Amino acid sequence: MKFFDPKSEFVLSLDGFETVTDELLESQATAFLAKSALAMVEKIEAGEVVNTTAHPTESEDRAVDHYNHRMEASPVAGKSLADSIAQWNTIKTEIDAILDGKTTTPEGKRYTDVIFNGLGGSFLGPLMLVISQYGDEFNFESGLPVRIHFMSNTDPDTYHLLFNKLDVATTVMVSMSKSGSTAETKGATDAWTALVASTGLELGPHSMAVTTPGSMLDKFAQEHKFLGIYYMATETGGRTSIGTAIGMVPAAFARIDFADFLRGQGHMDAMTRRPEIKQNPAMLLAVAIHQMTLMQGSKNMIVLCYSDFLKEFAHYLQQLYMESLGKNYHVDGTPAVEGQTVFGGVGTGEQHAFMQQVQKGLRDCFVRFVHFAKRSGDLDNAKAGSVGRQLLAFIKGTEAALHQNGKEFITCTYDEPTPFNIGMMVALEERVVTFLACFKGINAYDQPGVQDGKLAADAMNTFSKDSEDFVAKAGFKGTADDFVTAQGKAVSFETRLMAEAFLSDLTKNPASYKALAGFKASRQFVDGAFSYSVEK
Ligand SMILES: O=P(O)(O)OC[C@H]1O[C@](O)(CO)[C@@H](O)[C@@H]1O
Repeated sequence: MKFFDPKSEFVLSLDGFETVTDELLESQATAFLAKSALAMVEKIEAGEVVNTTAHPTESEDRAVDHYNHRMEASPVAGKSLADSIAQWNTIKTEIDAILDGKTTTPEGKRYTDVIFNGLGGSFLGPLMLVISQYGDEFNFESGLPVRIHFMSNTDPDTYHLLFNKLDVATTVMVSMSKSGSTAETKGATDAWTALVASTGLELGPHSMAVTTPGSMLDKFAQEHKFLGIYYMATETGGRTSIGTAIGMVPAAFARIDFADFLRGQGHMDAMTRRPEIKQNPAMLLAVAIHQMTLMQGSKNMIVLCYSDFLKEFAHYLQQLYMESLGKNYHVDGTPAVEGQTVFGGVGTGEQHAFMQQVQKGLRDCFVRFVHFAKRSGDLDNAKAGSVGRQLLAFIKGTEAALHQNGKEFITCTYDEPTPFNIGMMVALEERVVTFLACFKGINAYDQPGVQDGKLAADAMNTFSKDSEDFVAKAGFKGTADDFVTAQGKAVSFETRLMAEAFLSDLTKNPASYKALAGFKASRQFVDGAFSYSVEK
């Protein structure tokens, strides 16, 4: 079974996926699933409230607008391809002025470096997009006038390394956060703010923001007169925000044709609205995956991209699928245990990492191949005739071996890594996620599980600060449990975990605990447990 799009030369091949039969695709059950999934797309695109679950802790109760941003039609006022292109043109003009040296620092210097600071969808999409056009050596390959850096996570080693290398006087940090309050992103913004202040420069000319109007980041950016403040809508989910200012600002700095990317998304969306199942590539994919998991239980989706330009694509899909489909409630509030594990990377390398197990070991996965039909150049290779032909041999060899080993695979072939085709790739997977969520009866657009970790991290911060004050009074000697009890708290898994972390960290990183300057912390391992001493 194959699907072909003559306009883009995109090919979806399900030949390696034996659960997809004509009988399945023509069955009443599949017709029913497809109809309800397409009805869901209609509701989403009409701006109805679909991010909703009948469980108090799960529901965001909002519309979901990522498809609207690339639609020719405008069923939701102010949200259409034309609106997005208008925003893109504004962003591009302003950032071109930076790249061309027309907008300079207040001291008249040209900007040399930009840091994109964001997390999750505010990081993975931009990174994936930049690499899809230049490879991961983008600062070397692209010939752009400004060097590009990404900061995600909270890693003091990275902050330290990057901040020490850059010339603050010619660098701009773009903080990107829909909520404007994500702790990791805020932490990096705060560190940048302190660094800029330490040089005596103003923060505004060295900062930009992408966020929602009125967020904490927006207020901060307004107050400090950031060089650029660009907005996205509350209705756009983080993991589907690549089509908004979150993708536009990095694309403008990287001189990527973002309008072409949006048009590619829109082109795929048009195909994935088709009611005929065999003419709808996302429906084919979703039905295939759903049917296999129904028959054989859940399976990991391994995404093998045979292009270095797609180095971050599997990572991008990991958030898109796992944050959307990993749920423990159905939309109607009844319990569910759902998810779709995704991992992968660049095919040729992964062949030598995890493919042994995939080919010969546990039968817990199916494989997605993604590659490009056209090469931008080629080199001689004695074994295969050319390097490109060798790559093709690796793809087809792995597919053949999977078939011989009784493993299922699906292959997507895009013509070449143009922004249009990358837009199509992203839009296809977004639609598959919408369809799968609908088949499973879950809400693809909330992420309450991530909130659990965020709240627990806040609890650790409070514990750590209280503990610092406590130790500063008279030091401490004893085990983690003694430490918890000494502070008048009950010993539990969580308090013991936090006490161990605080005390161990204090022994390794005393400089991080300013109120404890002058104290010496040490620990001893006795009978399988640590005992700590913090004294002047
Ligand atoms: O853009 P924000 O609000 O900083 O959120 C970053 C990420 O955090 C999450 O809310 C939870 O991981 C993601 O959905 C999102 O992409």
